[in-house]
Amino acid sequence: MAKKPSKLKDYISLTKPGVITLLILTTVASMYITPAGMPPLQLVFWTFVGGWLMASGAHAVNCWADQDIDINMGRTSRRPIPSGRIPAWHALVLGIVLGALAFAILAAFVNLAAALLSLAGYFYYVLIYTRWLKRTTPSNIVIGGGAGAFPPLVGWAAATGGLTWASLLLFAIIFYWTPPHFWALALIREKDYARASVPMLPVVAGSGETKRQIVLYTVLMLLITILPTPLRLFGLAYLAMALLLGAIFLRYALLLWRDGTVPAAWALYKFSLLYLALLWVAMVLDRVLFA
Ligand code: HEM
Ligand SMILES: CC(C)=CCC/C(C)=C/CC/C(C)=C/COP(=O)(O)OP(=O)(O)O
Repeated sequence: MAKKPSKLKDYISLTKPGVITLLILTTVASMYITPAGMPPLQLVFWTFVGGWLMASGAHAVNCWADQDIDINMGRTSRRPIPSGRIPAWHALVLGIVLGALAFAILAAFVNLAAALLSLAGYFYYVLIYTRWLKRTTPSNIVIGGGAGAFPPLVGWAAATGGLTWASLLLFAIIFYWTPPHFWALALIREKDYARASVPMLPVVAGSGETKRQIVLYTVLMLLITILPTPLRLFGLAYLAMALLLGAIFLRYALLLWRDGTVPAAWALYKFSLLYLALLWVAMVLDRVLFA
């Protein structure tokens, strides 16, 4: 029999720390590529803490709001709430407290713009994606994916006090990245979503259409990742990395479209995570080494 996780581990798992690691990487890395130059370490520290807590709070509320869905899916049924180890209202209270604490930290030690943008990401995820779109439309991921695109805006605003067209380009990259990232996993977990009556694209439109749309969004994402260089945000080193990473991403998407196997979907899902991390690393390297 599997060992029961400790209470602390259970509470931490409500906040989905794996996902937050990548959200925070895009937040902090975005602080290093603004016209303001190198951010002070103290500012990076507080943005990291505030951003981490805000995303933790959002995920905890998501675990409370999705308890009826999570209990019906194999992937999520062993989480602390569906398995009865933590009362659902604990997740709600934890999520609200963490969100409020994060807002206070960002407003006090970073700036109001970063605090408000982070709070907007929290509400976008909790209300627009989780409570509304996830349960009602197969476009849930496309529109709801906007939530996950807020972290670079938070980082940019933390470093500069506001937003520019360049920060919106960073938003757009994650916006177009999200559908291939998630639909690869949704293809593998299609039966789970059907059982829980969640209208994910593979359930509603079938796997063929989902694979076609994965390729479409991958191409759009690749095109958008090229734009920063002609728009003089980054140089040729970034462009070379963006093209290389984008070509690998597209190859995985095309292989999935052609073969349609579960291993092909896993490969795309896993590479999507590495891709986003490396793309933001490429942005920072381009700025720091080649500016
Ligand atoms: C609405 C948009 C998104 C949806 C619906 C989504 C959905 C998912 C799902 C269902 C998983 C599997 C989690 C699990 O097995 O417990 C996952 C994993 C992951 N996602 Fe996303 N995702 C989205 C956006 C993002 C964004 C914007 C990021 C980061 C920038 C991200 C980073 C990750 C990471 C790092 C994992 C692996 C987590 C782990 O293995 O611990 N996701 N995503
Ligand atoms: C600035 C800021 C705080 C932004 C918030 C961004 C945020 C929390 C994005 C999370 C995206 C995500 C992992 C969605 C999965 O939800 P799901 O309910 O489909 O996944 P599940 O089935 O694994 O629960």
